[in-house]
Amino acid sequence: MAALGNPALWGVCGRGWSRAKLAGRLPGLRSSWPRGPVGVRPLSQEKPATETHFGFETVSEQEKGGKVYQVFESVAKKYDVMNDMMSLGIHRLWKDLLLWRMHPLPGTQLLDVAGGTGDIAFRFLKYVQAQYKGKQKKQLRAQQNLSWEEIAQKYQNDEDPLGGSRVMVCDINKEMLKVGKQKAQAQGYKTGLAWVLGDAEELPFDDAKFDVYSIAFGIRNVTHIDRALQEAHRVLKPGGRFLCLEFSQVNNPLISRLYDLYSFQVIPVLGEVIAGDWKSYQYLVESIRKFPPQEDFKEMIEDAGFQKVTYESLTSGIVAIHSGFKL
Ligand SMILES: COc1cc(O)cc(C/C=C(\C)CC/C=C(\C)CC/C=C(\C)CC/C=C(\C)CC/C=C(\C)CC/C=C(\C)CC/C=C(\C)CC/C=C(\C)CC/C=C(\C)CCC=C(C)C)c1O
Ligand SMILES: C[S@@+](CC[C@H](N)C(=O)[O-])C[C@H]1O[C@@H](n2cnc3c(N)ncnc32)[C@H](O)[C@@H]1O
Repeated sequence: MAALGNPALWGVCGRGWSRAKLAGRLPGLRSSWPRGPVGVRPLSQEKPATETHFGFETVSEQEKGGKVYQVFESVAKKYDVMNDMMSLGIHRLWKDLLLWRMHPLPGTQLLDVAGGTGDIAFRFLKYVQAQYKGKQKKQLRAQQNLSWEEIAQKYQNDEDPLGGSRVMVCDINKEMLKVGKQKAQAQGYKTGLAWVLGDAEELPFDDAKFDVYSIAFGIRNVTHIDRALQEAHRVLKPGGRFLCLEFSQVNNPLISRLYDLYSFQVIPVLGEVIAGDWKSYQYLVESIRKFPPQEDFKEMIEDAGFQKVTYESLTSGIVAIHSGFKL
């Protein structure tokens, strides 16, 4: 895909994406972006603000994006360490499992939305590289009578160890992307990876561009989940797959009690002690309770046009992986 292959196009790009659109979603830009007279509505005709939730708080839809932005701007630097501490590393297993379910083959073009600090993207690159190496080894083993020079040459000629696979990380938050890019550099991920600032509700990509769309712990934060799902459907190629890892509904009453206790009594305290940020971690646990349970979310995915929608509950339903296809 041209946009993925050409680093010059790896900025904010694509379909109708503009600073003006971003301005509506990012708090800093919203107030400063000038509006022409055409957009001005007389006070008496002000459209009533539609309400939504930000955790357990009721806010207007216009406010929510800015509040979510502030949460991730505030936690970005401590985000990774917080996740390991809060989950005792379990989030890594959930993310690994997402990759096993995705099972990307060499050549896969992945869009990881709300990709934050790159956890899914890095796993994807590791996975496709391992797949490609495995395939190459198999081929070499099948060619019994190659000399060692021929074998060495085959390894050296290997221009693209990803076999053409690419991942595009898209996130609305500059600070999260900044941490992700620093991690990529520190961990030596150079090729096959691009970072784009963009909104899940209005993706800056043309139609039918990607083989797989993933979103991990992201969709819960989006103001209009239905719009994000429609966008996922739009940017996938026919035959493409949607995969979502998200907190869900615990299905065991005893675990549910313990889980609530841990969530409300421990998580915000950890947030305060480690990240100096109680409120963001209170938002995390509250937003989990506001997210639809497995079956309801499955229906929402179907409503967006996906087919063969299934889900798998993990760790007693603390999280679930939903999958659907654009057919
Ligand atoms: C601002 O927004 C965000 C910020 C972020 O940093 C991250 C996210 C998005 C989230 C991720 C990327 C995933 C990683 C983050 C988490 C998993 C944190 C969220 C955690 C919960 C909602 C609670 C559930 C956590 C887990 C199941 C992970 C494992 C944790 C434990 C087993 C807890 C063990 C802890 C202790 C023993 C310490 C002592 C605790 C106490 C004294 C309090 C009482 C403890 C209990 C009653 C035991 C806790 C029991 C459970 C949690 C249920 C266990 C369930 C099973 C074993 C099946 C983001 O949006
Ligand atoms: C909990 S983090 C998940 C990061 C990463 N996917 C992971 O699993 O570690 C949620 C991410 O969603 C992003 N986000 C929130 N609303 C968004 C939106 N409307 N469009 C794109 N990204 C969004 C946040 O900026 C944040 O980076």
